[in-house]
Amino acid sequence: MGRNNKRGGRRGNKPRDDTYRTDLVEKSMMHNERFTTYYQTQKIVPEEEWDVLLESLRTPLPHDLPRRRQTAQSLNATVRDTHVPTLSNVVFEEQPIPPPVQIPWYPDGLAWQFNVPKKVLRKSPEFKEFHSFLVFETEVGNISRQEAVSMLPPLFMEVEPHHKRTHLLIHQSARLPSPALMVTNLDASIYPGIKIPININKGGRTETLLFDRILCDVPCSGDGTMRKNLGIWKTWQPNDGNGLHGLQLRILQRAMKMLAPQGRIVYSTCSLNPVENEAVVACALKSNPEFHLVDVSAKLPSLQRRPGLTSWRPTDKSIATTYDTYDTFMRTCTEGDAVKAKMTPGHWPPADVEALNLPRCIRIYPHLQDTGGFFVAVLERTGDAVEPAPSKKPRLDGTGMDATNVGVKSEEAENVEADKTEVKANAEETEVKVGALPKALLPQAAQGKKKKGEGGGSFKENPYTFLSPDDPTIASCVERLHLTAAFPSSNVLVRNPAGDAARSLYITNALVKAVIEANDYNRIRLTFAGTKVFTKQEAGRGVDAQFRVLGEALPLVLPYTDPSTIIDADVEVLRILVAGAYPLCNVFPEPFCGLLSARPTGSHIVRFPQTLEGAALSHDLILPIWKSNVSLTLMIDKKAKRHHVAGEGETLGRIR
Ligand SMILES: C[S@@+](CC[C@H](N)C(=O)[O-])C[C@H]1O[C@@H](n2cnc3c(N)ncnc32)[C@H](O)[C@@H]1O
Repeated sequence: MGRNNKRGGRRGNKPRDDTYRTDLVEKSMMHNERFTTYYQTQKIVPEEEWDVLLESLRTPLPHDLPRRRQTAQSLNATVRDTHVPTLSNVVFEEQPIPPPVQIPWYPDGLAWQFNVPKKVLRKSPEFKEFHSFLVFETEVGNISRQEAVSMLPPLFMEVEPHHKRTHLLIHQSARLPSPALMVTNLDASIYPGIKIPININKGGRTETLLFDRILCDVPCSGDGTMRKNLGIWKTWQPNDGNGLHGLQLRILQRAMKMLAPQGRIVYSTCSLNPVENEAVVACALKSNPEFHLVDVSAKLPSLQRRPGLTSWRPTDKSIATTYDTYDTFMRTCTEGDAVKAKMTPGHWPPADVEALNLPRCIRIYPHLQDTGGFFVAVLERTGDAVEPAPSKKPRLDGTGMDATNVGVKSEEAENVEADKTEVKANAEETEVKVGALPKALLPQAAQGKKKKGEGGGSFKENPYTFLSPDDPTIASCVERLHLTAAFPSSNVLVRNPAGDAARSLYITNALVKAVIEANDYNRIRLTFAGTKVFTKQEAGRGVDAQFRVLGEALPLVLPYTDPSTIIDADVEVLRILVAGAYPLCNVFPEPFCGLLSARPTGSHIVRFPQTLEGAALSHDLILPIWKSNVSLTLMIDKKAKRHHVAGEGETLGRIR
């Protein structure tokens, strides 16, 4: 939208359609005197750069697409070799439209950016096709649309294969299934100690779970997102950030307490305000002197950045004056006003600010690489860095099913600490604006009720019940799906009040199982754990209801599947399967038809080799099927089937 529109606007042309007109109206509203005065005073950029920064903030943000998973390379090749050439010479309403470009600092060139008006996406045939490709690949989980700078925090986490993958949220877990996933819904500033048996395979005495990596992507005023959140232009005022400083600090301090030795914290905001950024980091470092800021200047060398600030001057709502110290501020107002303004000494740079290495923080400004504004700080414990990881680290076998040990801390010490933090935080919380935090997440003091040691509130989730490994339902899944003896049957759980294997079976790794068994799931507000692998298929007449493996869980189940039980098929079989909902068993060509008739009714797995003639497959295609008495069904969702037929999907390949 931005560049084309800007060009049109400069030439004084009458806007051609509503899209353009809306942009122009919005631009005239992108002004806030308080914002300008405040940030010019903070000197976040040299004076001569200010106008460029401001102009960039007024320009709509490009679309950004990070890619993921194993298909990333082949998808990337498709964008680079097919779509970019097609989109390279597009002219729409006499204006050249630039093709997508790779984000220079994103590893392996796996993230792309493009900047076109919605109207072009809808009406230009070339972009329309590209758009449809993006929509489909997003739906099936191969790409995500995200603001470029929001991709930064995970890149600075340096997550290793043995770390827990807790950054995934529930809705993404369906797209990226992981048995190592746990989602808790808690106030991060008072995150409770999570108990973990010292020997997770045996149970017994517990200690407190410590985390290898913690991302504190904290609630913030969000003024770095003004390019897309236009409402902030109207409402911005310095107390937005002032009021969040306390909560941000408590979240970071709690993370410091929960970090394992050799661990790493990434603190990030999408705010430009030093009160929410450097001031929070400075306070946290001062209260936890065993931590330091990590120099990450060599990481992502193509990312243009500016160092963290070492001086800033907070102000209150009045904006007219900024104050060089807390004491100066206090002299100008009554104590009541100061409390109302939510100012503390920690809002100002500490006297020994130079000792904290704040320039190691990263400031991202919109005009540097056409992104949103962002802030990142990487923190570790001093002395941790060179220590090799203890041999206790969990072993992973590629499926994420096995995690044998984790960092721990004396249970008693940690619980006392967590309790203290909780009481203190609850006392303060009533004075703190908690941004977008849902009410159910508010500390209970703020909700007007306090039930110590329990999740309480509106938390209503079904329990997590692990089935006995010799449960008849699991035994039947193992038998019917031809799973090997190595399948971790003892890690299978169900989610219903009776604890019955009624509908869906989930699987976790050993660590997640140990956590669930050692903690009250209500207290830790456990919202989701593991990943769904099997679901009950109500079969037709004469066939017993049985469990089938879910398509998205196949990568987890395949390592435990007897390879000789996977049925090989050809392109004609694929064509029939995607064309009809319930093709009859006898319409399939040989040898598939014969192989199929030798199989019992129920869940099976079929493989279309990458070398399949008549299809463009980027890898072997392995899919779940369901055989009933008379017909066969491909167990993938309708959209995937439709795109497969239309030849738009990259994931499944295309039938020529
Ligand atoms: C910057 S966003 C994080 C976005 C997230 N990284 C993602 O990719 O979806 C901050 C989030 O913190 C949540 N939040 C606000 N107060 C919180 C608190 N006290 N504890 C935990 N989360 C909180 C907000 O609801 C918001 O979703």
